[in-house]
Amino acid sequence: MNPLFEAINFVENALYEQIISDIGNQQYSIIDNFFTSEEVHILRQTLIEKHEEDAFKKAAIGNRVNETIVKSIRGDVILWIDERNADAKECLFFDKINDLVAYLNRTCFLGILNKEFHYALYPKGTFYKRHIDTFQNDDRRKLSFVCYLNEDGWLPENGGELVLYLTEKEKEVEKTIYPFPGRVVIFESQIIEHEVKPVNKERLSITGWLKTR
Ligand SMILES: O=C(O)CCC(=O)C(=O)O
Ligand SMILES: [Fe+2]
Repeated sequence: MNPLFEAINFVENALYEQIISDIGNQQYSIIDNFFTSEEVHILRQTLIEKHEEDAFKKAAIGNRVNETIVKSIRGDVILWIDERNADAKECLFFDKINDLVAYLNRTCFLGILNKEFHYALYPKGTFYKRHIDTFQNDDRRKLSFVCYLNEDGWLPENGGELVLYLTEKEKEVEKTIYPFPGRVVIFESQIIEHEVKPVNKERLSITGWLKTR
């Protein structure tokens, strides 16, 4: 172990170190099995229950000050999660997120002081066109975080790939990521354009942002 880490009684976490080095090198990180299949199951059930309660509303483009619904751009329905009122199942989610955030703040000086998360459900036939996750009037989002809650055995032909548009040697390259259950994708909100390809089967996730304020 690095002697400096030892001196401040710090336990290095190999997974988090991988995430940090991925983001440093390529501006994104893909983590399979960040959530176990049991955790995915619990969170998926919670999402489905809330959806059935009709708590979701049509996802809006823009932030809460400036909301408009444009189905030609995105077709998912979302429900914001209030951490202060999180139930036991949602705490399972936030415990993992908060552990990661504490590590990032301790090791990377990212200054993540705030976060926001929502459930998202993409009905069959919907998509989210190419976009960037920061608003014109708000640049507090630093890292975007998506966690997929689909059922085991999700197939590539179900569609709904997340495509990141990256720049390599001054050329644009596409990185296609399948929304496999338990998989988490983290990327730089202010840099990486991305889109969700049309889904052929209902697609479930939690999406969020780690923010500076
Ligand atoms: O679900 C995904 O893979 C990405 C969603 C997204 O880009 C967003 O909600 O801003
Ligand atoms: Fe996005």
